[in-house]
Amino acid sequence: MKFAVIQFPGSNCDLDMYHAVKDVLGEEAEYVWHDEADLSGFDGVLVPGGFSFGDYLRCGAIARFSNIMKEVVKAAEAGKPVLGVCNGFQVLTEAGLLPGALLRNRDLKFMCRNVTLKVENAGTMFTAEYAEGDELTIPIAHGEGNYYCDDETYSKLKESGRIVFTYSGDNPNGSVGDIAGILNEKGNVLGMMPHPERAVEKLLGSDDGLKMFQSIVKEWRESHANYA
Ligand SMILES: NC(=O)CC[C@H](N)C(=O)O
Repeated sequence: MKFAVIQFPGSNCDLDMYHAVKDVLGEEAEYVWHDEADLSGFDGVLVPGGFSFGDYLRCGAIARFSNIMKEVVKAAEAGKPVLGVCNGFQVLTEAGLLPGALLRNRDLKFMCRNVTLKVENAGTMFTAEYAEGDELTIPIAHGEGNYYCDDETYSKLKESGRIVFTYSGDNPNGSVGDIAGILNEKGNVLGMMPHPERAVEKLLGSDDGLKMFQSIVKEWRESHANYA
């Protein structure tokens, strides 16, 4: 499986993302600069974290106008897996691929530490290798991770199993319904604030994020199997 790792000026989790899929998972990966205009050769798209365009205006608000975003939208429409982590999640909400918005953290501070995530839905292409209710240790590193959506959107997300991860016990940023990660309607675009790519080796303190990448690859292999 071949992944595109999108790079904006100010991205800083792109190398971690690349390392996770290329070195740890052993899949193909390539960096794609935000100005490029073609993702047709890729099977999956990873929008990593960081401070794209210096977080000016709002996190992700400028990045979403980058050339490559038209291609990211196309990839999403084609059903390819698209994963946005942290700033990537912010970019995907700004681009309208996911509902809601990421506001300043409740305590107005940048937070950088491990949190406990609960797997709310293990029936997605991103979480099939987990079990429902699994608790994962995954780091956060953000100033604007306070997920907000209106009541109607929240009910829709909840009823349709699109709340994939919640913060267990301790909600670090004030997110509505303790939301840490959500899915689009079709089920192929996931945005989450915590960083699974920084939790793929025991050496890093946790490898609880690895199953997310393994889930994506397994699902892709199964749907592209050629028994001819
Ligand atoms: N690590 C990140 O992607 C940070 C995202 C964004 N710059 C914020 O502070 O919220």
